[in-house]
Amino acid sequence: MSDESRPHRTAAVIPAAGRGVRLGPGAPKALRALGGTPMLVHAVRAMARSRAVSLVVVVAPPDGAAEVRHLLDEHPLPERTDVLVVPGGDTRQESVRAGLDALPADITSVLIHDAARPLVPVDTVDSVVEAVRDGAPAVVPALPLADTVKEVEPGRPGEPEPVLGTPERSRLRAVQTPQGFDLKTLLHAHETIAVNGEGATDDAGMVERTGVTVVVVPGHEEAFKVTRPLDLVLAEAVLARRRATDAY
Ligand SMILES: Nc1ccn([C@@H]2O[C@H](COP(=O)(O)OP(=O)(O)OP(=O)(O)O)[C@@H](O)[C@H]2O)c(=O)n1
Ligand SMILES: C[C@](O)(CO)[C@H](O)COP(=O)(O)O
Repeated sequence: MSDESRPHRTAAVIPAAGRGVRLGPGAPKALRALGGTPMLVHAVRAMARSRAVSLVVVVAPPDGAAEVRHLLDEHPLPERTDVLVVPGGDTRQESVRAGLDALPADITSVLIHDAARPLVPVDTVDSVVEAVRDGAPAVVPALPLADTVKEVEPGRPGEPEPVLGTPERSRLRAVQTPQGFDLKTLLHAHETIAVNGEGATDDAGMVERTGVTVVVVPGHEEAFKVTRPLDLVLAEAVLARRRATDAY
């Protein structure tokens, strides 16, 4: 069968192996409660809500795969969704690679979604999948910025930093997940782009470096990443509002 005539099958990989240092002391971030349910469970459900996603690969903390498997077994998903759990690595890039390596051979496209973005609406997920299935090799949801951005010469913490310039804000976007890819395109990027130190924090950025054009579709303000303590306060408020207004 030629690549064009292969039926589409989309999987979601959820890197969830981070520690959540910026959120403060406690359990690994993906396992912390949001509305009484681990953040990771919300993220898995957010992917499973899309009828296009038939497989979710969760990348657990390196020594936490059994605990995560147990947790997910306690929180059932739609019958059409299979869930695999694999151990992750020291960087997000390594964790994503571990998830990609676990995908079966019939997967044609993949979503990479941060466990730390538990509240992404299904319409955002579906618009990323649709753009990939329409032929875009790499798709990111993103939003215009609310703040003006300055480029600075980084100094020592606490010291004033000289401003180098002010990028034209109308051309800037804040990128979210899930990011969607033709699977071969993303695998090629992970195989060819070496990133030192902390590794790449953004898969689309790796694909850009292979010369492939990445396109943006509209993101959603509720797809924000839970990074710092205030984000968790906001996530609790969004979830409480959803639970009060619909059958969430
Ligand atoms: N070694 C790592 C590091 C990060 N991630 C995942 O990548 C996503 C985005 O990362 P981020 O929100 O920055 O999470 P942390 O790395 O946990 O945060 P921090 O930098 O504050 O420790 C998260 O779902 C996180 O679990 C991962 O799977 N493996
Ligand atoms: C992929 C990402 O969520 C897009 O905004 C982001 O790049 C993750 O970066 P982090 O440094 O791991 O927060």
